Amino acid sequence: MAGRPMLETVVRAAAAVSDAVVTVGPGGDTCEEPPYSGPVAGIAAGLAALPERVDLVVVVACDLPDLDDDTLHALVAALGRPTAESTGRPTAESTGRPAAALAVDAGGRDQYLLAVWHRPALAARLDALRRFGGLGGRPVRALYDDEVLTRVSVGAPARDVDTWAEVVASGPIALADVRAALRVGLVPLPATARPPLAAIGGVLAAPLVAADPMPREPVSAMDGYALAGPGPWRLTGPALRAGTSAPGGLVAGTAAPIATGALVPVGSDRVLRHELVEVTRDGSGPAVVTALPGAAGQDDLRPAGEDWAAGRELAEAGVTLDPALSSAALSAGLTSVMVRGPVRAIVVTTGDEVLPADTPSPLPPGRIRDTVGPLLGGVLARAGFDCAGPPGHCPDTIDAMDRLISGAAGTGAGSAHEVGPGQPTVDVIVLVGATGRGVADHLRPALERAGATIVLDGVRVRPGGSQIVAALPDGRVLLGLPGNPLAAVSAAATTGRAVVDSLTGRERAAVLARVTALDRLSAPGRARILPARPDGAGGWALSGRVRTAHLADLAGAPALAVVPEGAGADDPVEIVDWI
Ligand SMILES: Nc1nc2c(c(=O)[nH]1)N[C@H]1C(S)=C(S)[C@@H](COP(=O)(O)OP(=O)(O)OC[C@H]3O[C@@H](n4cnc5c(N)ncnc54)[C@H](O)[C@@H]3O)O[C@H]1N2
Ligand code: MOO
Repeated sequence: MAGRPMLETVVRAAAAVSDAVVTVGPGGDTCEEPPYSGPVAGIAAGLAALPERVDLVVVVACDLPDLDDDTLHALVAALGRPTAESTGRPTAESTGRPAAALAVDAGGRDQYLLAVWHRPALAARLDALRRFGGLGGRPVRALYDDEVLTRVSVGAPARDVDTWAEVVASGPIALADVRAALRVGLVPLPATARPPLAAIGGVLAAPLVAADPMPREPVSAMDGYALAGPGPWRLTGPALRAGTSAPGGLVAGTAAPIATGALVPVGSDRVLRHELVEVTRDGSGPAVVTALPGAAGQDDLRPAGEDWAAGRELAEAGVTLDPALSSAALSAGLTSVMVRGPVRAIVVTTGDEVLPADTPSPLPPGRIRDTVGPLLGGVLARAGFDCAGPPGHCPDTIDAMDRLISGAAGTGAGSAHEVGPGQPTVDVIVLVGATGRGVADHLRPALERAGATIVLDGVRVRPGGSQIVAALPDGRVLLGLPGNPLAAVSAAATTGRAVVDSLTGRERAAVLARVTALDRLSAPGRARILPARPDGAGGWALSGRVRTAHLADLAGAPALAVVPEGAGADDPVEIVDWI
């Protein structure tokens, strides 16, 4: 959340009130014993890991996306105040001094995993629980029963989220969380075995392992002479050509002309290109091949397996099968590879005002040409999609949207600028527009009627904030791009890539760059996507002001820069090619 993992938010807030912060759990600074044995065991492990000098212990869950320093300061301050505010039930052991300050959320509920404890009280409480039933599997509430507490209403910062569905339903998510939301909400495409050339654009579902060594047999790397034993060599025939099998053997002291790619004959232990030898003919005797001085240490024989042995892993799962890797798979003797994808997509525009791009002037009042649909195929291809056909169009009617979402309208499109029936099925429908909540926006209700699962509904980014991703009941995915052309391109290039990654398991390294004075371009509370142009000095120049209703501000900018929300001057930005 807020552009960073929730744990980071919580750790930042904790670090603002103490220099001793311990994260607990598998992968944390310490871990409950045994792992996953519950929050009370986790708190005990965290307490044991804290330095002795610590006398106030902040207990905080990792799933509080809105937690801030002020909330923790308020809890600490409340614990230091006299007992007048204490609302817990005094017990025989208690002296009336509160053991802990406990946060109360906006709904008036105790938030047991947001509290500040006096260390001795917490240690004593854990000891008591340890003696009576143990810590494992205990509800965290057990810590607080019978303690004198100071309750502090902290409101929104106590909100916790347990599932991505809760995160998504609670409002626009941070751009940095889009990948996680998609990973959780989208089911990867099935892996299929395909011939290497037909699989280009797919993502390896299993490592690519060579069936054959490269080269498969010893061959010549150059046009020249196959040689046997030490020279000079008596020239014998016939010439060895590529593509012929089982050449006869060469005996020591002889040479045979050989072409690039031809099998090296048995008995030959070296090949020299013709530039490195001299061929002399002495009267009527056989020609003699002599190595020139430059041939010392040279050998143009490619032994079998010189480049790789059979069984060598040429690429890991998650790598995109690009044309080069497809070719390498063929070199390695593979007749099929296991891939997910390519992810087939179709673009469908919406909006009754939108006419085909080639509509002649004059346009009727209020109508505009489609200035983005026909371009999105290229943007989506850059993002990793295989885009089928020209864009279709879905009229602004409830019925048309229902038919599109249910699959009744097909998902392909013809030049008629309408989604036609009987079109090939696709994996993803990329819809342009209708993501808002206006009078003509029928997408959300249609998704609801169809029983689609909303995977992402709004992202804290500008442009493109209203984007939607939904998993349709028939297995297709809907990627809803905001209608403003620049917003549509931005979301297609960024979220589009993330959709391909989630559906295919694609692993990609982000291209990161540093940009001068980034803090002047960043905004609090939401990420920005800005046109980026090469600055001629190896860096990128970003345009800070963009209008979203057209693509004019993107002209000459081959990339988009993703500026994280509240980015500092030196934070890296991700550079995404959009074209
Ligand atoms: N009350 C609010 N209204 C709007 C908000 C908001 O936050 N609150 N956000 C605005 C932004 S930003 C965008 S982006 C849009 C997203 O809404 P939709 O996805 O429903 O987009 P539409 O309303 O369908 O279209 C928006 C705009 O883009 C033009 N458009 C649509 N398709 C095309 C196309 N293929 N070629 C050219 N232009 C297109 C359309 O005519 C509209 O002018 O919502 C805002 N409203
Ligand atoms: O999605 Mo709109 O900007 O963000 O034009």
